[in-house]
Amino acid sequence: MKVAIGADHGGYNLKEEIKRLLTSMNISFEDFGCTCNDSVDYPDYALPVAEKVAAGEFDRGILVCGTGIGMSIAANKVPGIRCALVHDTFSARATREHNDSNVLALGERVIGPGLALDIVKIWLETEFQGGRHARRVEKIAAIEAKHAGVK
Ligand SMILES: O=C(CO)[C@H](O)[C@H](O)[C@H](O)COP(=O)(O)O
Repeated sequence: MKVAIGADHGGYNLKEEIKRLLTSMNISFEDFGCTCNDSVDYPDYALPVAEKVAAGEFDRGILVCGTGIGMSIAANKVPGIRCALVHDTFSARATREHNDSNVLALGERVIGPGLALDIVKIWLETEFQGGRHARRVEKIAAIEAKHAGVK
């Protein structure tokens, strides 16, 4: 599995911890920034990660900002992205099983690193269940197709 990871200044510290976790799990990743705690704009980091995942260059993406909200809103603008904002382990498992989420958003200012890393691990290790959930994910794609190019 290849993971694209990105953060703004509000998520930089947690991004660095997630990179250490991915290394310990032998999961290959590429860091799309940011590179320090200096103030930046989260859409600039959500976009490359989301585009790389949508293009199939990476299997999954992980985005961190202060709340995870801005990152998830921005990532979900990219066609093909199903970004889930998750702050509990139940949702981490459920969004993989039910939504086949391909990007995870986390808020460093919302939860501590212990829970955040548990969420990342569960999210990476849980498979999509398919079946009735596949039909629903296809309907999300149909909404996307219907509104493609609409301003
Ligand atoms: O986008 C966000 C909120 O939806 C993120 O939490 C950002 O990290 C946050 O807005 C940055 O805020 P700051 O006051 O500029 O540090």
